[in-house]
Amino acid sequence: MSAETDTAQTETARTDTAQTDTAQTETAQTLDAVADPPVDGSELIRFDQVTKRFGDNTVLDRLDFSVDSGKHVTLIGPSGSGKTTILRLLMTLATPDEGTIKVGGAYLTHEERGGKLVRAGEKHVREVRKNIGMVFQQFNLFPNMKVLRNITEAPVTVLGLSKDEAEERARELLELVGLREHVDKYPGQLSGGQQQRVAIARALAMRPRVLLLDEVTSALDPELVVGVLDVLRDIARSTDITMLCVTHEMNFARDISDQVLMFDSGRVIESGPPQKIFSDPEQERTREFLGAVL
Ligand SMILES: Nc1ncnc2c1ncn2[C@@H]1O[C@H](COP(=O)(O)OP(=O)(O)OP(=O)(O)O)[C@@H](O)[C@H]1O
Repeated sequence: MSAETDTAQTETARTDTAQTDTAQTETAQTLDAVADPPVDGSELIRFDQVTKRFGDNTVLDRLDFSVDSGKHVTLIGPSGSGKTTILRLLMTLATPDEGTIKVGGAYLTHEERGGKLVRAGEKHVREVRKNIGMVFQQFNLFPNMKVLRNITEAPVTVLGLSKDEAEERARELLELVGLREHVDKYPGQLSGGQQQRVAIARALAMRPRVLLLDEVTSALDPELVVGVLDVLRDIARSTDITMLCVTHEMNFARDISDQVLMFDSGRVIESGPPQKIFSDPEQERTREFLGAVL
């Protein structure tokens, strides 16, 4: 666990990633400029018979699910049902005990060598993971770096962008998240909501094909939640980026999701469009869960 936690912190700091009501068209343009265009409708993420255990706790149990390119998918389910674990597996902050995960058609956990599927090496993992950005509950910004550098660091060191290119992209993204005037501040000089918007910009600066959002407003004071959710709503509405989202904000989930997956006991027990899941779920377990949170 500690190894995973350590990796998590380093990776979080390195790879985190996307805004306010500055014009929507600007959002679309900026993201067109920073994200690879998705191949419409193609499968971007696939979990195939994925099992994850922590000791004798089987958190994910032969889990199958997929997410198509450009879709916004929200994971819901009781506490401990494995939602965050799924995002952590995608970030390779944890590895599955069994099963395979594919991103953009390439195995994340494995690679093919000599016609055989073997555990992926670090270089392969790094390449596949470039497709993925994640925003965490705790913003995980580098406290000793100014906002601009927080955003440019990974594009320069991981993607090999020049400092000028990275800064141009960072400024566009800061405009997108409504923080242009805070470029020279340190994270500690910003509110939690502003820090989280920097973290969103930082994730997008890596041009991910998929943005993972893990309860990104849970650590915020209530009055700061709206600004962050508005930024994300705008990104969801006006761009083609794929989103996989864990949230307790059910109205937000209803607004942005194409599909909602309900988890229980390590499996998807029900899935469908938000209108169906939130108003007329088929499973008793889903009804109970929604009854408690809505
Ligand atoms: N590194 C770890 N070591 C041991 N157990 C872990 C670890 N990470 C997660 N777990 C356990 O795995 C289970 C699933 O955790 P996870 O955080 O994925 O659930 P969740 O559905 O996201 O819950 P919540 O809604 O409360 O955030 C929990 O029982 C948790 O205690």
